[in-house]
Amino acid sequence: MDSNTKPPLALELDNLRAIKLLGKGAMGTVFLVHDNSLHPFALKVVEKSSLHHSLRRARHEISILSRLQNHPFLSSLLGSSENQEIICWAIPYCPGGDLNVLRYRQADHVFSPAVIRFYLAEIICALEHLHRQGIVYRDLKPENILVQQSGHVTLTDFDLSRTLTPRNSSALQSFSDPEEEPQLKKKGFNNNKKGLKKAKSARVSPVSRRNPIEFSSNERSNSFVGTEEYMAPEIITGAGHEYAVDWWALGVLCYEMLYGRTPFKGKNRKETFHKILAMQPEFIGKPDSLTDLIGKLLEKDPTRRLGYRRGASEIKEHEFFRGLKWELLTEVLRPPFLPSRDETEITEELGKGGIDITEYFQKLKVPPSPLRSPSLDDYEHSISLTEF
Ligand SMILES: Nc1ncnc2c1ncn2[C@@H]1O[C@H](COP(=O)(O)OP(=O)(O)OP(=O)(O)O)[C@@H](O)[C@H]1O
Repeated sequence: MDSNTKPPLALELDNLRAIKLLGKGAMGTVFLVHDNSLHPFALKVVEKSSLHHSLRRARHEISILSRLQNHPFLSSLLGSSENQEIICWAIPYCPGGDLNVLRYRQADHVFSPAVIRFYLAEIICALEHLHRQGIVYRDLKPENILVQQSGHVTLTDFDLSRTLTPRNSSALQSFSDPEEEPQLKKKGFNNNKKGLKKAKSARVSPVSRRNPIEFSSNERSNSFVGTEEYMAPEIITGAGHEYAVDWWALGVLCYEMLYGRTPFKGKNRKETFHKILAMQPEFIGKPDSLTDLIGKLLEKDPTRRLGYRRGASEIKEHEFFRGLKWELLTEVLRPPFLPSRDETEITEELGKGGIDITEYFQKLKVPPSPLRSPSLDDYEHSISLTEF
C-alpha cells in the first residue's frame, strides 16, 4: 500500500444506517451512508440470492475497484463487507448525479463544445489509466459518469470491465468469460471475416434508454450489461475486441453530448445493430474539429480507429483538444457544473435514524400484504437531483 492509500473502511453491516437510496441498477442497490467519523459515502449492495450472476459480478467489481486507488476520475474502493444475504462495498459519494441527468437539464438537452471538451478530457484520462492497468471498461455511457462534489467526473460501475489476457499477436484479443453468451451470433450478427478468435459478446439490455427526468424515483435506464446503442461493431460481429471498444463508445458519448441523441439508434435492437455495422454517423452543420474527432472515433474498423495504435495519447493530440493543459485538469476549480452542498439534508435524514440496510432487504422478501402497498414504499425516498 503506498503512502497515499487510505486503509479500507471497516464496514460493520449491522451498524450501517443509510441516509437515502441513491439508485438501483440491474445488479445493485446504492445507498448514501454516513459513518459519523467519515464523509458520506455511497454503498453498493447486492443480494446474494439475486439473478444474473450478481454475486460473481459483485466480486469482480470489488476486485477491479481495489486496483483503482487514487485516480482523480475513477471510483475507488473504500471498503467492503458481506454477510449471508448481501455483499456490499463503499465508494466515494458523487452528489452531482450522472451526465445523462445533467444533459437533460441543459437547454435543448445538449452540452456546448467547451463543456464537452472538459468532460471528454477527464474521461480520456480515466480510460487511459484503466487501459494502462490492462482493464477494458466496456460500459462507457453517460449514466456511468458521475459528477463529484468538486464538479469533476468519476467513472463508476466496473462489473462489465475485463482484464485482457496477454497480447500474443497483432490480432484483436478475445475475452474469456463463461458468463457472457454469444447471443448475437444466434441473431445472425456473426461476421468473423478476419478469422480471429471469437470474442463472446456482452449481453445487452432489452430496455432502451430514456429521459431520466421521466423516470420514477429509483428507476433508471436499465443497462443489464452494456447498452446496445454504445456497442462497437466488433462486439456485435464477435470479431474479437479490446481497448478500442472504449474509444468507439467515447465517440458515441461525444455525439450524444453534442446532438442529444446517439448516432445509430434504431427502432429496435436489430435496426440499431444494422446501423452500427453499416451506416455512417450523420453530422449536422459545418464540419469542425469536434465532428472530425467523433468521425475518427466512430471508425468501424477498430484497427483504423483513433486510439487503436497509441492509445489515449493519439486522442489527446487531436485538434479538438489543442491548447488543453492535460496535467492541470484536476486543478480546474470551476468545472462547468457544481453540485450544491446537501449537508442540511444529510443532517436531517441522520436525525430521523436512517435506513437499516439489512432490514431493508429482509422487508423486500416479505410478500406484500393485501391491505397495504408493497414494503418497498417504506423506504424509497426520491433521488434528490441536486440543483446546479
Ligand atoms: N458513488 C455514487 N454516488 C452517487 N450515486 C451513485 C454512486 N454510485 C452509483 N450511484 C447511483 O446508483 C445507481 C445504480 O448504480 P450502478 O449503476 O453502479 O448499479 P449497477 O447495478 O451496477 O447498474 P447497471 O444496471 O449499470 O449494471 C446509479 O443510478 C447511480 O446514479
